[in-house]
Amino acid sequence: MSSTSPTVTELTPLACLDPQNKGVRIALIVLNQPQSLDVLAVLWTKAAVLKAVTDGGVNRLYDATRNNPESWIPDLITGDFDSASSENLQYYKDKGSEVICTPDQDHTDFTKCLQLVVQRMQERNIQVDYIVSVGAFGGRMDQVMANINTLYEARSLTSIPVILLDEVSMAFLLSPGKTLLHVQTGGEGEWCGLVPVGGTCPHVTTTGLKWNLNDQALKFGELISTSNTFDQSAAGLVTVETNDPLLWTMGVNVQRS
Ligand SMILES: Cc1ncc(C[n+]2csc(CCOP(=O)(O)OP(=O)(O)O)c2C)c(N)n1
Ligand SMILES: O=c1ccn([C@@H]2O[C@H](COP(=O)(O)O)[C@@H](O)[C@H]2O)c(=O)[nH]1
Repeated sequence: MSSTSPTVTELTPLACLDPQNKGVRIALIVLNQPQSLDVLAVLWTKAAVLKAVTDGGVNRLYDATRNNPESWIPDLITGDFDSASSENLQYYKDKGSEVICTPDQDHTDFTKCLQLVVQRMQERNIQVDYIVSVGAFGGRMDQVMANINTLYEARSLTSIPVILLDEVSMAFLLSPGKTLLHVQTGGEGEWCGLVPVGGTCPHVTTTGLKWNLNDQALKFGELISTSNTFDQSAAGLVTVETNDPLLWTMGVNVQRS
């Protein structure tokens, strides 16, 4: 993340999926949903400097990489361990993964894993541009909502943007202020959306979209911006100004190298 001026945050949300990685560094968190080897391969081998897996994510990682699991050993495995198979946990432990039990039942395994990832980065002085969690959509609706809630919780844990990702979609939380998004890595799908999931966003202004907003309110039950798309004349640049945190989401097209 960099800033073009004190008030504009500049981000390339899908820089981490570019097979020609241009120096982007991420911390990766694998969640308990089926994993795409294409997505994992780009993130794991080209961008991830810290790799974490939470609970049943170990089964998903093992399944996705079963032809060559020894090349996919995470740095950190966390969770309350009601989903990870003991064989898979033992496999990664034997190969050197740090395994930490997080039994607290007031936060999800994802939130607790994120806390530990942030802690490890601070302890080891690891700098990353993004924290990317894969397997964040699909599966249980309560878990999808909890994953989005983790984005809100993350605001008090780290200033590093936290991205939810799968093979089809990505989402992250825009902070109050103005954000300049680069959406021309080649990995973006056609659709995008601005979803005021955490509460009404009374003042939203955008550029670079087909359906722009001009100091308008986004509110469930009234207006939310879904099935939006990019203005092709905007050179892959989108700006969003909001006074309140606002969920940005867009399609993903995995590029194979
Ligand atoms: C008000 C309230 N509702 C629900 C819960 C229950 N709860 C919230 S987070 C959490 C842990 C979830 O763990 P995770 O491994 O992420 O999900 P699981 O697959 O076990 O459902 C639990 C049990 C709670 N503590 N408080
Ligand atoms: O349907 C689902 C199930 C899980 N997740 C995410 O994975 C972690 C770990 O899940 P466990 O069930 O504890 O193995 C969970 O905290 C969620 O973030 C999901 O997104 N959808």
